[in-house]
Amino acid sequence: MNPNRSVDGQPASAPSGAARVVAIDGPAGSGKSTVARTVAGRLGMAHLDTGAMYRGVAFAALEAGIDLGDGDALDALAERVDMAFDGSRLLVDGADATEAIRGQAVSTAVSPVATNAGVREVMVQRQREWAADHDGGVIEGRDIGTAVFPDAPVKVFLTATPEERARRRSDETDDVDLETLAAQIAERDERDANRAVNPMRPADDGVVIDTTDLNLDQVVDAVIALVPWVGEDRKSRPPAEPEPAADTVAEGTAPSLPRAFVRPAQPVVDAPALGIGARLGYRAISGTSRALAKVAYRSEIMGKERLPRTGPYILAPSHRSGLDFLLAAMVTRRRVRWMAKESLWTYPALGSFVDVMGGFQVNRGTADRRSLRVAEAVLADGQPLVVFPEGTRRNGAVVEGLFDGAAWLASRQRVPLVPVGIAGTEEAMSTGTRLPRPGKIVIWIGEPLWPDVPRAGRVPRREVTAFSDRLLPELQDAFDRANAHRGLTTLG
Ligand SMILES: Nc1ncnc2c1ncn2[C@@H]1O[C@H](COP(=O)(O)OP(=O)(O)O)[C@@H](O)[C@H]1O
Ligand SMILES: Nc1ccn([C@@H]2O[C@H](COP(=O)(O)OP(=O)(O)O)[C@@H](O)[C@H]2O)c(=O)n1
Repeated sequence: MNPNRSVDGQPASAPSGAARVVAIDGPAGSGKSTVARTVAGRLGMAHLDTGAMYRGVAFAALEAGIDLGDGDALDALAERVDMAFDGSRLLVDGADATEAIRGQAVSTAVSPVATNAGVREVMVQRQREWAADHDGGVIEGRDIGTAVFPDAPVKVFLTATPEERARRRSDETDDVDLETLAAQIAERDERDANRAVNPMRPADDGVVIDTTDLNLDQVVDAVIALVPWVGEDRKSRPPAEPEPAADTVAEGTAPSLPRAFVRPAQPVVDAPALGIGARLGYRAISGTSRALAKVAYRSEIMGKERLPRTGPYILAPSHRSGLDFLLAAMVTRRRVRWMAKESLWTYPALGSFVDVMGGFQVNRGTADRRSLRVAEAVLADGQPLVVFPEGTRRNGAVVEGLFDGAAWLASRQRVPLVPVGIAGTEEAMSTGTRLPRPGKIVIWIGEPLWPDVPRAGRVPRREVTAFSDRLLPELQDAFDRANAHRGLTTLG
């Protein structure tokens, strides 16, 4: 359903329509309009493109020959201009501006117009009034979840790489070449993200969806899975378009593929930076250790196909030896990061090595709060992370007494835990041994386990414990299989 009402009007009072707002923000070309339109259609809700409103003001300013640097003139224009949506067409002071607002002139003028505080104030008022009139709606823009409707129950921030966004835009037009489009988009992103009033950023309690490698249906399904009243709505009013498959709408259950691309936007500290040594040396060292492990330990890695190909995840290996760090890193060619105890840095050479391998410091024993925040940042940044759930090196064939750190991190960041059994390292180099002995090493990668938590919001403590309980038998299984395979191949 599309709005067919004027967005002009008297200053709005409290944003009473917020109860049913689906806020979709993000940079140009991330898919906001296409996704918002489709979600609105599927949910039988109204859709508001607030970018079109700012474009409408820019259009009116160009028509009136207003100097874009004249803030007072723009404020006054925003107050008096009449904008109305007629289906998908935008009327500005009665004239059809639908095509013109997508043209080059308006695209260049819109962001200086939108940085103007007075213009924004008027637009925000009209957007709130529109939502009150429509009992909510799917509203897209740059500041909907952060400034216009900070209480919206659904806040999504769509992203995609700048290259992909420019490519999408260039597929839509023959008038401008890819480089020019990429430069224009980069300039708009920069201005939108850095302006003083309501800059573009994900809401702290929202969800970020990276649409780079997703198709429209996957993004739409991921958004609809976040809408709390979907079940209710489907009982009471039929959707405007054919019913989506049942698994795409149940709350908290999402189709498996998009999960890797959806992450909570809760604030985390910056991911620990990688030093120059790590950036240059990691490949060389991991390549060498891979080759050495093959020759000296006839190492075998089983189940690589089960590893997620993209996105963040936690490798949760068994831990029987100091060699396990290197071996865990070998399961993927992607750079992994890992939590390393502080004491490793007391030996400068070892400390440098750990740096190069992507290690970052944590306090010994159960991971402390700050370390967990840093680890969260690594995952939020999309990097795979190694966390040994047994906490410290253990002996023997039994996996027991898991710490909750790995499950907590996976639940908070909504990423999978991958159980990894590493067999043979205790024999090769157990605690107290200085030099490794040759032998056979087998690494078994188990099925990734997803946390059973809602897509956004708090993670109940009991869910974390339950997740650790779920990991334990799977890690034991991976370790058993690795040990069994090692036994078989050693005998054979
Ligand atoms: N995964 C996707 N999600 C949404 N749109 C996509 C996706 N992949 C490609 N597109 C295309 O990208 C283009 C730009 O999307 P649009 O909705 O205009 O973005 P925005 O409103 O964020 O600028 C559209 O042509 C759309 O069909
Ligand atoms: N809520 C909003 C929506 C758009 N805008 C501005 O309006 C411009 C046009 O928005 P849009 O969504 O139509 O255009 P694209 O940049 O996605 O092509 C953006 O570049 C922003 O500068 C804004 O500041 N706040």
